[in-house]
Amino acid sequence: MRGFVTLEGVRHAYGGAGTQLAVDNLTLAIEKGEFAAVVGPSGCGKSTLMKLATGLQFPQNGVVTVAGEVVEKPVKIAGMAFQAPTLLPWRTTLDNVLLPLEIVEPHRKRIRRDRAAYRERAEALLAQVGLDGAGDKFPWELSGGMQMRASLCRALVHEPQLLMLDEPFGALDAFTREELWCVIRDIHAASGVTIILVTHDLREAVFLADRIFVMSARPGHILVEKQIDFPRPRDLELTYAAPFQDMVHELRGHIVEARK
Ligand SMILES: Nc1ncnc2c1ncn2[C@@H]1O[C@H](COP(=O)(O)OP(=O)(O)OP(=O)(O)O)[C@@H](O)[C@H]1O
Repeated sequence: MRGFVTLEGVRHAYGGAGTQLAVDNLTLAIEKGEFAAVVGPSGCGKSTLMKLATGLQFPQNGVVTVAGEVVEKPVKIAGMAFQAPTLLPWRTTLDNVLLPLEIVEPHRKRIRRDRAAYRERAEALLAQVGLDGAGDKFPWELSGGMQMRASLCRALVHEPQLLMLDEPFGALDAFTREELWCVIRDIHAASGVTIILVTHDLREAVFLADRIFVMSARPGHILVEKQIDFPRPRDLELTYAAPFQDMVHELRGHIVEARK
């Protein structure tokens, strides 16, 4: 199977063989540079897909590959951001962004010597997401939206080839969420990073993704795959256009079916 991220015939149960399956016969392939979104009913295995693709869980059956290699340990070329920004309260925003570099090789070896260059990179990322000058602030001095921006910088600081976003904007108000859609859109356009986004928000999926995968109810597998051909760069105005709303409506229908 070809693709930058592939799952082929994947079966997984958290309790091991003989326990209830989380995903079964889960098969999909995501191309390099693609922006993929995964939607589906609650508990269908979306987060499990993310854990399998990043080597935080391993399948009982089937194969997962990233960048042509079978996933057998945590995937170093991936960055991740979740619904809770989970910034460390005793570190400044900048030091939170630098954290992965203190853990992930080859940066870990270099960070002491090259700290100034790494700081510069982190500051450039903060500026890119609209947080210039906020590096010295502590997380509790930032709004929820600002914390999520910082968490995105932390996911990107080691220049991952794959960015995994699991409900990253779920806890934010509608306006902040839409601002962050634009931040992610611009990061994707500028860096060409491959992105997999898990979301409950179908407008978010249609606005951001090149392709949307709809999962079945548990045990999850892919029911429908939709190519989203709205031209880029996409503007928020698009979300009010009839073809956009038709697509959201169609996806909603698939999820209603999947829940049955
Ligand atoms: N650590 C775990 N131990 C046991 N079961 C788990 C564990 N994590 C998830 N599950 C179960 O596996 C199934 C899939 O979970 P997963 O979190 O992947 O679903 P999801 O689609 O991301 O859910 P949601 O949309 O509610 O966030 C769920 O039914 C869940 O209860």
